[in-house]
Amino acid sequence: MTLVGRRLTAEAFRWGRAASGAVQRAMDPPSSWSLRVEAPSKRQVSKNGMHWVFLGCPGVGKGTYASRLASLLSIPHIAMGDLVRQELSQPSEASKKLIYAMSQGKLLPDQVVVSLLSTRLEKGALEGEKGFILDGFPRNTTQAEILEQVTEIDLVVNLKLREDVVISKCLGRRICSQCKGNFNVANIDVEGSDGGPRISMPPLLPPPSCATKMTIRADDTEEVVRERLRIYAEESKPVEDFYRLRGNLFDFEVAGGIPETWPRLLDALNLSEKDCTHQKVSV
Ligand SMILES: Nc1ncnc2c1ncn2[C@@H]1O[C@H](COP(=O)(O)OP(=O)(O)O)[C@@H](O)[C@H]1O
Repeated sequence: MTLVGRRLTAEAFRWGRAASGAVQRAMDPPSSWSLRVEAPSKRQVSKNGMHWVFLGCPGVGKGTYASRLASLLSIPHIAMGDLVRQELSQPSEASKKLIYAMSQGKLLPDQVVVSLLSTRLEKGALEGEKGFILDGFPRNTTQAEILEQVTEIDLVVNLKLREDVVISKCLGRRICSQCKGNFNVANIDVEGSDGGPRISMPPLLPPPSCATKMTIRADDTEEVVRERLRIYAEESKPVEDFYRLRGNLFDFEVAGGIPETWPRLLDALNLSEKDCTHQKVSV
């Protein structure tokens, strides 16, 4: 079935219906909503597993850190961009418009992404999956309201990085057409701004077996990256406030490459690679 022709699954339909009510409730927040951001260690994890969301602009490293954390915590990493690319990998007459929108850096319609995510979650539920780390969803407040109707989000990790560095990272991104591994040829080494420390991110080069199979995403050209950043600022930034208002937004500055950032992130989340258990992570 083509994407456009796809009937919304029952779940997605329920989400969509719930969303309209959520908009109303969002205008009238309950008094228990907290404006205070608590340390992650004080949080509760629902008995159905951890439900975490990664926010951050394109190229900030959501996929890299979300997938590492997911394997550390033995929970699925669900990347909305991957679901979309997979769905659109066999172009049809009906999906042409979506492929074009994506190549221009535009967001796809909420109905489309909700349907894809819903199908993915249903499949996971049937296979006994518990919890997730979501990356690339929600990207606007309507999507955040829909997600809120489906499950409680325990923690929202908001990755931040200077825009000039983000652009260099996006332009240096390479993907192996065979193993789908992500690499980066950008060699970033810039002075810190506002007296901050220097930012160094050495390239993440592919192994020889992938080196001849490197591809560049159609939306990683400078023009499209700038458009994606503009859309992020306009549509996705408000999602930060959505979660900040609910008290579960955790800001984290990415100021270096993976070798420095990964241990800092684990430390900030009270996680340890050695003895990582669900009990230890009381987020
Ligand atoms: N939640 C979403 N809502 C609408 N469109 C989305 C969503 N997630 C992904 N997409 C589409 O897929 C594209 C690629 O997403 P992704 O791989 O997450 O890229 P990035 O975070 O680097 O911009 C987006 O530019 C957009 O067209």
